[in-house]
Amino acid sequence: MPERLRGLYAITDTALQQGRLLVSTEAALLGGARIVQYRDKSADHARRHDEAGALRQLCHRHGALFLVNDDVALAHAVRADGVHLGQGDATLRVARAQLGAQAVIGITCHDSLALAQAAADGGADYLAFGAMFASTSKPQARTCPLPVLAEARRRFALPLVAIGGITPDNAGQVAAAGADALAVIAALWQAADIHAAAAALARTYSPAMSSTT
Ligand SMILES: Cc1ncc(COP(=O)(O)OP(=O)(O)O)c(N)n1
Ligand SMILES: Cc1ncsc1CCOP(=O)(O)O
Ligand SMILES: [Mg+2]
Repeated sequence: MPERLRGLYAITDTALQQGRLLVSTEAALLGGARIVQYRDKSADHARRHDEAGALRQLCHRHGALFLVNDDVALAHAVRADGVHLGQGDATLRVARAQLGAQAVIGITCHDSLALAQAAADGGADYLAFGAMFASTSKPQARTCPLPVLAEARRRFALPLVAIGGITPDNAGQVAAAGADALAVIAALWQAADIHAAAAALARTYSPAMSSTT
């Protein structure tokens, strides 16, 4: 399993991180986040381009992977490490053609092993399952039972990312079911101490050394 797709996967939230996108993301990186996804649904292309470019630089300074949600063209424009695509976004084939063989392309599989098989067959670099628990960031998301994640672990050699309602309290059971990475929004950006929250989540994978100061 590639080490670069393991551990805490922080997903940005423009509203929750308002005005502090870089500072709060850096706190998560210092706490141990290894992957960052820029997720911004606005139509402000200039701001999105500037923020994504700045986050790429920040992530690379911290040795973390930088991915863009939804937008293949933006990922290409800012030379992101890759893109995360849902079932309603651009296809894996189109993204691969635009971003190249080295790009990391993750695919949302919800709670479906059939979607996961299709993504694996299509050359996805990781498979994302969730929502594992109720999510305030995406309340309408369908729940993925832990046994589905565990079955995916048995079937697929690809990295598995779990998302949705993940907190330091439930992270252990998600990792035990087979997740290689934990994708988190609210439990990071709503925490009183983002660095501490990131360290607590990252500790799920490396209990001995999860954070730098
Ligand atoms: C790591 C990860 N997993 C799942 C998602 C959800 O993607 P999608 O289904 O396209 O929904 P939106 O995030 O675009 O609302 C994700 N972003 N990241
Ligand atoms: C984008 C997305 N897809 C399924 S749940 C979710 C939101 C995850 O955010 P949180 O960690 O706050 O539940
Ligand atoms: Mg999407």
